[in-house]
Amino acid sequence: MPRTAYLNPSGMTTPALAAKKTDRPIGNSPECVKDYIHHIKSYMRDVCCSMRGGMGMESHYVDAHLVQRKLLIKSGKNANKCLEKELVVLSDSERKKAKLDRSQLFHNSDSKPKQSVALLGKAGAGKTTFIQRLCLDWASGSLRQFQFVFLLNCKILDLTKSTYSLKGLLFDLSMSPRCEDSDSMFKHILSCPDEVLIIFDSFDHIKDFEGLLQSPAKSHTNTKYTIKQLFSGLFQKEILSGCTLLIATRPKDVLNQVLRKMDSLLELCGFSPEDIELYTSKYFGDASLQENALKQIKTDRYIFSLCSNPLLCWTTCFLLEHQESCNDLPSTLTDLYQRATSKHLQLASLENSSLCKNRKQLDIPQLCKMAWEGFKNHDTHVNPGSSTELLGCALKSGILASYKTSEGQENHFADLFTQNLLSAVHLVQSKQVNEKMVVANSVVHQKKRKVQGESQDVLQRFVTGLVFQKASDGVSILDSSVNIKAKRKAVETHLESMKPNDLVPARLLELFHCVYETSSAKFAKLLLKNLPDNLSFYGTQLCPSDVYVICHLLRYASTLKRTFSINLQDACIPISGLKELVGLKCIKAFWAHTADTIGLWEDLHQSNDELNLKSAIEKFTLHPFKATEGYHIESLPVLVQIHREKKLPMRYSITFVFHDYKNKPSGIFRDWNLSKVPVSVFSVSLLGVQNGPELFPKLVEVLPSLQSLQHLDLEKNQIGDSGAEKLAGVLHFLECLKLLNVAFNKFTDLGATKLGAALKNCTGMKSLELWNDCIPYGVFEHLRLQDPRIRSL
Ligand SMILES: Nc1ncnc2c1ncn2[C@@H]1O[C@H](COP(=O)(O)OP(=O)(O)OP(=O)(O)O)[C@@H](O)[C@H]1O
Repeated sequence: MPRTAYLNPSGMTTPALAAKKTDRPIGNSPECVKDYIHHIKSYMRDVCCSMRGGMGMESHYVDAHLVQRKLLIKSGKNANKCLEKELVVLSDSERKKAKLDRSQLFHNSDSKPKQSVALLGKAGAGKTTFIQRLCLDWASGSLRQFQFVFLLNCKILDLTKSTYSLKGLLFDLSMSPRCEDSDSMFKHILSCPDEVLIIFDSFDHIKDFEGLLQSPAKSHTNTKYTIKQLFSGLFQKEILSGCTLLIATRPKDVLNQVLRKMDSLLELCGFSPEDIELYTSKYFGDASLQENALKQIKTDRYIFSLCSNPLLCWTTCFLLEHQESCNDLPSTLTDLYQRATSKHLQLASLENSSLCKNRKQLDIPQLCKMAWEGFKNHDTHVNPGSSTELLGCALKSGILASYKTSEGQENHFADLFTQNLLSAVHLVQSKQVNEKMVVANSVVHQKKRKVQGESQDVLQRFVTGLVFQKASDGVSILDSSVNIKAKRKAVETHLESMKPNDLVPARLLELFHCVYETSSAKFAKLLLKNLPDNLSFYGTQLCPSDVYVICHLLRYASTLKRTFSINLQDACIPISGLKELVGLKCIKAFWAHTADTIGLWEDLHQSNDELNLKSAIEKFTLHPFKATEGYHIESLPVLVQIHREKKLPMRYSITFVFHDYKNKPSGIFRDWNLSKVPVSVFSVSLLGVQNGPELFPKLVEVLPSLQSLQHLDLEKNQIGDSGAEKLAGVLHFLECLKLLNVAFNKFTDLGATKLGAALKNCTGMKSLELWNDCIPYGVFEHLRLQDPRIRSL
């Protein structure tokens, strides 16, 4: 495989391509327009035809899938906080159904036009590659709805200056070849805005998002604006109204105000297990190498889980290609990246000894310092004043990538993982960095604000991994002559003082990762000792390597004789991951998306895994059942149906562990094959000032099947008269209902009277709390006199 240091997505250049960016005469005739389009296309075909490492797009690209995501409409003080929490949670099967491929990117499945599309994905998920592929599609004749495609790389845009016009943005800052008669071409573009696609790649590099949508550019003449104003003008249709915008970005909370207004949110899924195999076989052309590599990757479950991230898959293949075949695969992320980075540097120095002296003589600490300076400023850019020799070697190795900008050449760290590894090396071995600083950037911090999100998580893992690395661990990127004992001790003390009990789910996950990176049984046991009995990963999207790491560490539970319950609600966990976690002996109860739970049972049933099926049924719990989203309610009848029809699992009746109202455990059904036991939901709370109106009708439909329901809490759900009437119509089904609390809703005396009347048929009911401001006091008193079970509060 050819190793090419110069990469070319979104403006990365090879010298040959830079030379091609020539002036061409152009007039305003259709012929000239055609000519220019032809020119852009041929340029794009050249620029976008290869991926990092010199691999051909046509030959090595794996068709990555997208998942269409939707937002819950929320308002209120938390509305801006976290996009992940605002996205409608999809079960594994829903994710499969919501899959789209590239050709459907701008497809309108509903009537809403998709004029603004966001492509979301973590670092290395393949956003830039996907966009390159898209541009190649366009250049090769697809995406015919667009006459023009302009690709902008936010990494290299100068966001501080306010000297740009729309024309300048499209013709000078995008990666399109220069157009000599850009005035005429721009005029043409203004006449057909709906045939223009503008792509902003690496959108998260626009660091300062404050007021992004304020003061949009309003004129497409030569008025000068900042890039942010131009984006805002395009987005808010003040300029070039009708054009289509595509932004590719890592999810970032600060971006939510923009993302929330996009017509379409698409998530790049990364590699499926089949994609990993396909990619590996494409990477290793030779059949025997292919077979060997695949075998190694597939048998190492940690590495296989990492490979669901395309960048990490590429890194793994690169390492396998170059390391001695007898060597084991790396066992941590730190190990993977230090081996890969060392190898890149070593190969570059071998390839070009005049440019790069041998690795030992290269000023690696300087490179690490540059990485750290960049990290601190949320920047991938490398200081142009650095030594040419060092830059040359780092470029040659692929650690840095070169981009052509309007003002010359710029060098950037090629990816987040490499930059963060080098930053971590700087922190760990530089004498200028004290222990406090290392601790601040290692292991999770209880309260500290996470400014850099994903990037900070990766840095923490690397710092922790490097600090605890044993000298005998094989390849080390650290300089063995530097004594890091004091730093290690400081991180150790911090790790020992951690209180996992107090951590929110996302931070708990990070702690698991940091402990994993230490490769130390001592820290693993310490973590397990201090974990709360009820683990919650609620609302944290768990990728395959997250699941692997959690499972790996939970295995230490048996030596400590600990058991846990685990909340996997809204964790978007694939069935395979659910199976692994639920299968652990130390997990005694779990709560996950009901559709996925049923998917898991089906999977176990189909593979005749009766033992695990039995235990997966026993472990399933609804604890306590608080419905905040539609699917919480929608899933209930399915469970009821399974229970009634004994469809799945065939021989067992479902046994749920429910907890009663106000979280007090109300006993566990352990009665197998008791077909007469009704599905035992004891308590339902519909929590939702926002979602109540949407969820309530769904709940009313389900209620008749919840015959064991004892408490129903529908306070503050904006239930009006028609809602109260519907509820009154189903109350007689709920023979066990003791307490209905419908206070603070919106029904008037009409609804209250209907509910009061329905109470006559509910002999088991002890209390109906129905007071609200819309019921005249006289009517309320009258109802209360008629039936003393009616109470104000
Ligand atoms: N669909 C794919 N097929 C083959 N290889 C891929 C694919 N997607 C990504 N890769 C590999 O993964 C590497 C990283 O992908 P890419 O740079 O596109 O990620 P990204 O999401 O843009 O990351 P970042 O957020 O850090 O910019 C690519 O250089 C390529 O080697």
